[in-house]
Parts: sequence; C-alpha cells; structure tokens
Amino acid sequence: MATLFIADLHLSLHEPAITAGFLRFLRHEAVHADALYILGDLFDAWIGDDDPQPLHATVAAEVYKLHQRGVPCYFVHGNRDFLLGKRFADESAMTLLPTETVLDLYGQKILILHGDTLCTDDHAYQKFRRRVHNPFIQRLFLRLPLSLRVKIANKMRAASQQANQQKTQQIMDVNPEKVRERLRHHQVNTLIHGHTHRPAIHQIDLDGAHARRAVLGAWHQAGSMIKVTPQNIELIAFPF
Ligand SMILES: O=C(CCCCNC(=O)Nc1ccc(S(=O)(=O)N2CCN(c3cc(Cl)cc(C(F)(F)F)c3)CC2)cc1)NO
Ligand SMILES: [Mn+2]
Repeated sequence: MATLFIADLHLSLHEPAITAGFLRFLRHEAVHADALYILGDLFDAWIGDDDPQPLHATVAAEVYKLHQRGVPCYFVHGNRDFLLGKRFADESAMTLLPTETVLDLYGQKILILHGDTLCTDDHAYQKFRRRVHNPFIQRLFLRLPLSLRVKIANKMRAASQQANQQKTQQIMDVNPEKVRERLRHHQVNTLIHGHTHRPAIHQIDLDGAHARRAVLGAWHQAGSMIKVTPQNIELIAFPF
C-alpha cells in the first residue's frame, strides 16, 4: 500500500539516461503502487501536444501501460511543461490535475502542487508565469507553426538559464509565509511539491501546530520519489 510522487525529471532528447531510468521506474516501481503522481516538469520543454518528438510517444506508451495494470497516474503541470494538454494526457491515460489539489491518502490530507507558485519572491518569474498562463496567449502560441514555436522555445530556455544565474538562491526557493498561507487555506498540515530541486522533508511550525513540507529532488544523477504509506511519508533517492 503506497502512493508514489515524482517531479522534475526534465526529460529531453539530450538526456537518454534519465528517460531510461524513468521507464525502469515505471516498470519496476510504479507498477506496484496504488497510484503515481507526477508533480510537474516531467519534460524539460513542451511546445504543444502536436510536437512529433519520438520521446513523447515513447513516454505516453509506457505511462499508458500503468493504466493497463490498474495503476492510476495523475499529472500536475510544471513551469516547463505547462502546455501539456488533453491529447497527450489521453495518449498516456494520465489525469490532469489543477495547480493545487488536496488528496486524502490513507486518511491523511495532503496538498500537492508543482511548487513554482510558492516562489513568490521571484517576481520576474511570477510575471512570466502570469503571461504564459493567460488562456488567450496560450491559444495564440499553440496556433503558431511548430517551427516558430521551436525557435521561440530555444530562445526562452536560453533566456531562462541566463536569468536564473543572476538570481540568488533565496529568491528561487519557496517563500515560507506563502507555504504557511497555503497550508492554512486548505486546512492541511502536509504539502508535497517539486520545482526547487532541493529534496528534503521540512518540519514547519504552523500556528503552534506541527506541519511538514516534503520536497522532491530533480532527476540528475539519481531518481527521487516520495512514498506515502498509511504509516508514513518517505523521501527516497535511488539509482536509475
Ligand atoms: O526556479 C525558478 C526559475 C524558474 C525558471 C522559470 N522559467 C521557465 O520555466 N522558463 C521556460 C519554461 C518553458 C519553456 S518551453 O521551452 O517549454 N516553452 C517556451 C515557449 N512557451 C510559450 C508558451 C506561451 Cl503560452 C507563450 C509563449 C510566448 F508568448 F512567449 F511566445 C511561449 C511554451 C514553453 C522555456 C522556458 N524560479 O523560482
Ligand atoms: Mn519546475
């Protein structure tokens, strides 16, 4: 009896070892779980479900096999793959979840989200996020020829990397008050997210009560998952 959470694999054609690790994880670990939640940035970029990259079809087919084995898979958008849509979700039999969801797992309420919305000190990013989450802008972008979307994406990824180098570590982490505000809003004492690539389970004092924030690691040299069972919540790093 376990529910698994992963995030920030940043799958791309340039990192075949991570893709191979993910497929092994699906076949040997996720297949035995009650459910798998992917909390965003599964892909390093996403410019539309019509992008014919072979990687997408490979991943969709492998995730679909979970569904055939009776393991539900849920997806929360990250700041990279926020355009992943219904077509890919159907191909992979993933259920798309909103930005924030409160789960009731084995009797414990848990708030799940990607984590970028917690980084409220990163004003430049929040401004970027508001713009690209505008439905009108999204419809416009997705109507552009794929070749133009590729060009824009390459420019934006480079600009992102550039911008991140200028940012302090502090502003790129979650804002502690925002974390507490979200826990209060949903009336939960446990939160699981990714995005910051700083894996840890933090104990939080929430108005005198005990709360915790569990952060998933990115998949670079190893895999990272959070395993929730009726007894506890574990952060596990594993070789892929
Ligand atoms: O940790 C931190 C740092 C976080 C860093 C955040 N930066 C970050 O995520 N950047 C980023 C994310 C996705 C990509 S992309 O390549 O996948 N792709 C680019 C083009 N996309 C687009 C969509 C729309 Cl609707 C509209 C446009 C428009 F209008 F601009 F053309 C473009 C779709 C997505 C490229 C870069 N902060 O706390
Ligand atoms: Mn992210």
